[in-house]
Amino acid sequence: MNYARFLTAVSAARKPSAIRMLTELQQRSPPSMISLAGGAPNPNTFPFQACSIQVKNGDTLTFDETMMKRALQYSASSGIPELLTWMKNLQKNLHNPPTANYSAEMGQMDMCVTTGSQEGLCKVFEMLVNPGDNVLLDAPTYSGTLAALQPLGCNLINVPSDQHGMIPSGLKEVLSSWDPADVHKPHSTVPRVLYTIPNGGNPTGASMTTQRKREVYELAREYDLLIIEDDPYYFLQFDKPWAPTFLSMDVDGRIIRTDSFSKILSSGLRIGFVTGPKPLVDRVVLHIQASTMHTSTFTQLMVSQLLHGWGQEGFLNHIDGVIEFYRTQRDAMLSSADKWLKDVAEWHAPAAGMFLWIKLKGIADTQQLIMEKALEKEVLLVPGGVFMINSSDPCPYVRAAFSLSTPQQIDEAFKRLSALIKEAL
Ligand SMILES: Cc1ncc(COP(=O)(O)O)c(CNc2cc3ccccc3n(O)c2=O)c1O
Repeated sequence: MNYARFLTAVSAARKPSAIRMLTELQQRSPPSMISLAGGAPNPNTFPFQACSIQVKNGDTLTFDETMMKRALQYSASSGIPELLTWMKNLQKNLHNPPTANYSAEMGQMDMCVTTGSQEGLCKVFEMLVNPGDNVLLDAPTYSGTLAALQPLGCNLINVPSDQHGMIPSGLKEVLSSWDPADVHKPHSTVPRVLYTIPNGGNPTGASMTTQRKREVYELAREYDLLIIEDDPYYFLQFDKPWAPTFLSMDVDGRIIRTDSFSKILSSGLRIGFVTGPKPLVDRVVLHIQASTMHTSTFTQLMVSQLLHGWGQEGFLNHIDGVIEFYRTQRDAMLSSADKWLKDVAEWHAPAAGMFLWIKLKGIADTQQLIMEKALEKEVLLVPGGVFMINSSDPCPYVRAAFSLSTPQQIDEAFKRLSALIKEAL
């Protein structure tokens, strides 16, 4: 793969920070090294002594004085080694990426820690997307992605999708506007980037079938596209076996995957990961060096201690408990939807994630209904327009999350929504 063709001028211009390189050199050096280099503060001046964190399974995570000093100090921009190593082993175990054994220039699988997958997405978009670029995605899509992409001045092209995700024939139709032979010509307008949420899509709850992924991947090969696989709901797939990921089929090194611990360990700790070809992950790390420097060392160490205590088996056992919680929540929402909404709305049962995408019958656009009438009735949902490429386009959908409310609250909310819709009709 020629990765240079995908980089914006800004990303291509990024150079390693000399000071950050020294910090990382120092951290790899033996204790006999005396460094007068780093402008790091002396941890003996920090007011924090130690801490211990109770884990629900009875374990305790302990930061003694030495560990606390490390936790409160600067660390490597790509992420602390022990967390990165743990995640790389998990990715290899779950996805067996063909790129795991490639050379760096061939696109060897690499990773970095980001402050939530939101930071990863934002930095990946800023690495790849120039003003005027044609970018492919299946709308409706995550509003945070639109917020990161649209200010870049790109042209978002919608690829048709349904409850089973992006439709390959729709992608082929969109791409037929260009000749694959033009892909590598200077000033080519052929899209270079395709973004999708393959499991438990936000807002639609849609999950891509394996066959569709294979067909989309083959089209990406034909037109030399990078695929951004934004997959924070991968671990919230209710049924096994979990769907093979784009990363697992990436023979070319054209997948950039963002993972998140938000839906399974904590959203407030802000831990995400970018997995992709080393030449591209390196660019994201250079951007981290110049922006946040790194994700909180304390947070990374806390999560790393938890994961090393659990091991992959313990981690996946925890995930099984999370899945059962959201399955119960989903089933409660589907039951209440059947009870209150079946005459006035339609929906598909999600196989993953935490969202139900509800089409209100006879209502062209839900914006006003939700933002005014629903608030009066004291029920809050998200009007579908916020997930569309053009948010002013009328949208008859609303997004309902089944993550936080109790089944009883969900039932009452849908009872209120039902009354609201009937009044509006
Ligand atoms: C597809 C997709 N990709 C990336 C992210 C970012 O997750 P991160 O790893 O935590 O950074 C998300 C998070 N989605 C949401 C977040 C959120 C936060 C506060 C309040 C509301 C929120 N609503 O509604 C959301 O959908 C997502 O759905």
